[in-house]
Amino acid sequence: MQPSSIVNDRIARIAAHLQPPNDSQMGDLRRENCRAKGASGGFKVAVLGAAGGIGQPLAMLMKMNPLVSVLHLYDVVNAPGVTADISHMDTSAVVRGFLGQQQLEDALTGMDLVIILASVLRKPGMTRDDLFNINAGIVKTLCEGIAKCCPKAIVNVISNPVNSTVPIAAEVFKKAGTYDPKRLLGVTMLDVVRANTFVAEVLGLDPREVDVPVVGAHAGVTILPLLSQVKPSSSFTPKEIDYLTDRIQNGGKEVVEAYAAVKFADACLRGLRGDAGIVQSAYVASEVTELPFFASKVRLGRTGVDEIHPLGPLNEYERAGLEKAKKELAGSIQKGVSFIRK
Ligand SMILES: NC(=O)c1ccc[n+]([C@@H]2O[C@H](COP(=O)([O-])OP(=O)(O)OC[C@H]3O[C@@H](n4cnc5c(N)ncnc54)[C@H](O)[C@@H]3O)[C@@H](O)[C@H]2O)c1
Ligand SMILES: O=C(O)C[C@H](O)C(=O)O
Repeated sequence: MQPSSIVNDRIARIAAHLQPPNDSQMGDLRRENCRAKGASGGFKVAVLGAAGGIGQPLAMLMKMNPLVSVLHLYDVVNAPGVTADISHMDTSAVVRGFLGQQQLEDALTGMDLVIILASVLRKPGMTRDDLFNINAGIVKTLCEGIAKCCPKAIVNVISNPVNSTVPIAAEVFKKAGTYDPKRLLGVTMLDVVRANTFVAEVLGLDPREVDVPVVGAHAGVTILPLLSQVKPSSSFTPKEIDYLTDRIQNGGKEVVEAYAAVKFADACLRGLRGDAGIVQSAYVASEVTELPFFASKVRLGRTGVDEIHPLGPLNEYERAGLEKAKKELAGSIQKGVSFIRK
């Protein structure tokens, strides 16, 4: 064999290896999935948008999570390569890749937790809302698939603008007759992670010892840190409050990261397992304000959100921030709802 044909042969074999499973292999896959679940008692997780900047590290960290027995990686590009990479990790979760919309239903069937990251990304100078026109349609299509293939799954919505994509998801599920508000969660954990880090810097503490409640939603003024409720109990100068509020609200302009998405997914899985006292912030259908969706601390359980915590006492600065947040958020929610009801 000529060296070039050896190389071509090898490439062909690698390409074949990277091919997503065909229909008969899917039968084997389902049996394999059942064995995997039975063996470890773990959960089946799908990551939609798995080849992106957040998707790849998230996929790697989910593959390392012992609560995950099956990991489905779906994207419209590069899913086979990312899947091959992740699947060589010597941890127990079975990893499968799914490429393009024709494989969406296979990616979703039987999932316990679906993480939606699929998106175009904002460029410098854009707001999260500038992504609406494209991402609204992407999230709609993915949620239609979820309603059909895994209507009982817990859904983590990360694709921006979260303030609108969660109402979009809710409307899609309502239309399909599968809506369960306990199972639909917008991921705002990154705001809490940032708040803990920045407040710890100011206080000179370890961020792991700091708890900053952040309520509202996930964009600009709708991200409302409640510095009066920081634990351990602390006081801040007006200058520190302005600095911290601004930095927490605009952290997404500095860097976008996967850690918070992983931390939140892990909390959802521990809730599904039945662990007690799993409390994290999320943007959910809520009655803590007059708006239909709002982020605050929630207790996670076997069926998703078991309890929504109230906001607690706010000082004057925070009450003013809440009014601003509600005004902007009302418009973002309506925009999402109208996109589906139009
Ligand atoms: N809620 C949060 O805290 C938070 C944090 C980080 C990122 N985000 C958001 O998450 C999203 C993903 O961020 P990223 O940095 O990974 O972006 P990215 O552009 O790097 O990746 C997005 C991925 O989605 C894929 N994609 C596009 N259309 C798709 C479709 N129809 N179906 C499946 N996949 C599709 C792309 O191919 C790409 O691989 C963005 O909307 C970002 O704003 C939110
Ligand atoms: O800000 C972004 O565009 C992504 C994400 O929502 C973030 O907060 O980092």
